[in-house]
Amino acid sequence: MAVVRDPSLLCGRITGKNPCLDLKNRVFGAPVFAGGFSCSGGKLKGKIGIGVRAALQVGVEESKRLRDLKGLRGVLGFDVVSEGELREKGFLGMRKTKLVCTIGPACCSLEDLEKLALGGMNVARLNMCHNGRGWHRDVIRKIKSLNETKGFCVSVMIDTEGSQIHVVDHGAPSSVKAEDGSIWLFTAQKFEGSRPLTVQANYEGFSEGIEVGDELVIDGGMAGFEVIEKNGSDLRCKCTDPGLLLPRAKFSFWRDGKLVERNYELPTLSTKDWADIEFGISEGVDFIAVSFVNDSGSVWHLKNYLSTKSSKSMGVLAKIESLESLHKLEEIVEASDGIMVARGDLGVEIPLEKIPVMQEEIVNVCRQLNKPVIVASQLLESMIEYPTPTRAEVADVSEAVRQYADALMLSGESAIGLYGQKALSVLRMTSSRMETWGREENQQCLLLQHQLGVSLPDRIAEQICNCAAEMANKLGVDAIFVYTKHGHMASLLSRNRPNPPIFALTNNDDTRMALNLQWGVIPLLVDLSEDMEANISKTIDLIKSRAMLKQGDTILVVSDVVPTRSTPMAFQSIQVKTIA
Ligand SMILES: Nc1ncnc2c1ncn2[C@@H]1O[C@H](COP(=O)(O)OP(=O)(O)O)[C@@H](O)[C@H]1O
Ligand SMILES: C=C(OP(=O)(O)O)C(=O)O
Ligand SMILES: [K+]
Ligand SMILES: [Mg+2]
Repeated sequence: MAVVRDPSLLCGRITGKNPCLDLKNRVFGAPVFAGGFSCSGGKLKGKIGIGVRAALQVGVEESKRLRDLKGLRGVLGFDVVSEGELREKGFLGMRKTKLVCTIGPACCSLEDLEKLALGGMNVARLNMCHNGRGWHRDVIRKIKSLNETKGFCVSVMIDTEGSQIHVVDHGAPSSVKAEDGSIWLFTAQKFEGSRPLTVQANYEGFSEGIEVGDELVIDGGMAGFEVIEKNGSDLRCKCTDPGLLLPRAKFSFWRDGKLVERNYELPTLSTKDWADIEFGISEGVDFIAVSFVNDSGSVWHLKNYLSTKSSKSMGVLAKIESLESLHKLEEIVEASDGIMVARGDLGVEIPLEKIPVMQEEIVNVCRQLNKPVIVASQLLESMIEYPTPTRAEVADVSEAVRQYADALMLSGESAIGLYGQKALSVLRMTSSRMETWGREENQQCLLLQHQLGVSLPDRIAEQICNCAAEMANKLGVDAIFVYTKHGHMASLLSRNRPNPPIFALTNNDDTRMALNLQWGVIPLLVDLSEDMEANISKTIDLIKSRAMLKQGDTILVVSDVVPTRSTPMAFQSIQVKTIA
């Protein structure tokens, strides 16, 4: 959203038959003028508008890069998948929940990536824990080339490895069984080859603060041990809960039913993570997901770093996967551009039965603070091996959609699974079904919306979007169009989870790629002139010319005009247009 520098100059304008005269005083305490009904060129049957004008300083217009992109992507940067979905299912049938796929050896060929893109992948995630940078570079370039040549709009996310204590060797190439009563040595000492009943940890401080009698839990419950002896940093443990040790298994220690919280001096961003971030900058990725964020400091640090190092704006996503991050949830959400509910590692640090409630809380906090949220890990885990999900998995996916998460993520299902494309189609179909149910039951009415904005301009933008979403639902419009430079207005609309799809028209490619993670938003890249009315007519004409808008369709248009020399006023408006 545009930054209003002088809110005292705010005034309102109402055009057409607008019932909202009580905007006066209540919204911004400034005079409201009723203007005339206007109808442009006979193309639009009816138009109702509410406008808020604010005096602003002239902003800098960007556009050369856009012109270059325009040549490549056509006049209207409408991605082929959304376009196909609109043609097939109509506006209301367009999917709202976004889909993230982890790319791994099972889906890294150009053909596989294209199939995932066609299947609705909005964001490709690269987990920097695995494989080398050369491999990741190759995948990123393939995705970018598919976007350019085939008209997809898939954003790229890298996910840092982070500093986590895990197994580096457990005596076998894959999984190894821990039998009831067996005695194991857990050590940080490096040794060559594998030793039976010995587990090597990656960090010498792994047993700091641990006492005899503590419980050692593997991967949140894969196996459990009791510490029976401590010798230096080595722990001798007896298996009390037989199970499996997997490669890179994670440890947690418990005492009296509570996690033993320890303050390791491990940085959230390690030297390797910084090198991976440099790599991400040089490859122009759209998002960086930071593993094991514990407070907002590391997020601010990275954001500041990126703002000085990269001209491209990249979203910083914080992964909520530690007990500590739950204690500082709000400050982390406020600092970040989005959140991932990383249920895999979260389940190592909190009892599994607490995860559903925590997930719901994180999703709610994110919507309140207007940050996109991804629900991740084990959504369709059984599909790594089987061609159909369990009923419980479908119920879990449905629950995340019912909670109005912005996005769902596949991990091993796509990275190493046998049925990655099918898993993606299960996510797609399950989310569409749940979204339809939500609309039929008017579920979005139950969403509480706390006031977010503090400054007057922010409150105006928020109210415009809240009202626009309510109008769109009550009037049953076919689509919402929002003109947005940095995506703020689009996200404020998305926050209300309205029934119609939100077409976010932007002339900024970074904004377009960032909006890929937001619920219900279909980002379009367009050339925007300074004349907003001309922009609106042009966009409508373009969409009409591709037979995607037809006579009688009604759209609600929200615009947020950045001031320029010729139009030195910011202008935020809601208009309802019926296509003639
Ligand atoms: N780039 C990759 N190369 C090889 N294997 C990968 C890659 N990305 C993911 N995987 C595999 O997919 C599994 C699930 O992915 P993910 O959840 O991202 O990782 P992890 O299980 O390590 O947290 C990983 O355990 C790993 O086996
Ligand atoms: C998504 C997660 O992180 P990663 O796969 O990188 O461990 C998780 O822990 O759930
Ligand atoms: K990771
Ligand atoms: Mg994790």
